[in-house]
Amino acid sequence: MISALPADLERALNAAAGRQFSHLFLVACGGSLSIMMAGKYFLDRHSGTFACDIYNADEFVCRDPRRLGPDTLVVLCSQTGNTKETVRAANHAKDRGAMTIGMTLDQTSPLARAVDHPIAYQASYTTGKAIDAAYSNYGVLYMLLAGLIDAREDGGLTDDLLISLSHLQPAIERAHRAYADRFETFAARFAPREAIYTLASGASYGAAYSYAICVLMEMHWYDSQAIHANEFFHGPFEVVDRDASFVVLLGLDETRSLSERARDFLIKYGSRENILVLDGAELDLGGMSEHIKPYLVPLVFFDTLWRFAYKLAGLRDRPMLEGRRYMKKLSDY
Ligand SMILES: N[C@@H]1[C@@H](O)[C@H](O)[C@@H](COP(=O)(O)O)O[C@@H]1O
Repeated sequence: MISALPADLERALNAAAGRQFSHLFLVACGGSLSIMMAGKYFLDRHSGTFACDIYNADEFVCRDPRRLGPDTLVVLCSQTGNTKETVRAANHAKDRGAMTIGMTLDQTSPLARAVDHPIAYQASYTTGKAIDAAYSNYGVLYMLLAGLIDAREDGGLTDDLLISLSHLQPAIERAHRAYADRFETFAARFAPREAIYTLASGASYGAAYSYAICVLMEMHWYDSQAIHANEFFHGPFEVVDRDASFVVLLGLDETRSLSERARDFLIKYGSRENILVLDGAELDLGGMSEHIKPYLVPLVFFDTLWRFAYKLAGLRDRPMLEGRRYMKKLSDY
């Protein structure tokens, strides 16, 4: 059972407690940006004393929100700690007098050196090392946000979160087993397709965003997009026909009905065999607190979908991480 926050995170929280910040900015790029979307959902639901915005790192620098200043806190995330836009955003925030916290795997990286308070987390996607998902990017971000909220509102969020995170990794392992046959079947159907869309809402939208742009596009070169479950009805649903392929993430948060409506439309006007539905309600999340479950479901979705991506890769003869043409191959862009 996890009973305490990691020491580096605790130090950052103590430093934040000494600053009466009025606003929080969550800043990153790509997959690291996607976790901020879930973080904002968590904050929107629980924080009554400060609000937050999320920004792509370069947009943050160029837009330069007028509110950014000494009474703001900026949380950045970069897995490698090398993403130049994110490092630039950290420096920009510091120039404006904001307090900065940077989440990264590498505590010697440019991001770790640029921020006031670096915080470590674990990742298996890029390192291949097995981890406890409690200490993944999502897990550590939620710990940080719960700590920030509890420091002002004493909602007991951190205790509930830590108990729930203790049960996350076993829930992920169970989900892998539960989805194995479904993924086998859908991988064979989706592998030859040109386009796959991923649809979600609320706390799960970030997982859909990351899956669409960082996995299906970046690793597989599919035509792909994350579609918000209600925005779906404001344009994208015109692509639906019997051949259209969709991944639908049905979360457990307050926006679930939005995704259910889109799923029902897809099943009615598309073809059920091309709609891969992952439903938080079918997961065994034993041990987790009811009100924390909705925030942890996206981690289960993303972890299991990552395995689905490898199944597709096997059938499509794609090398996943090593198959990029531009990222980490070119530097002059
Ligand atoms: N597809 C990758 C993402 O997976 C990664 O998150 C992002 C930023 O990288 P980093 O997290 O190292 O800053 O770059 C790309 O978008």
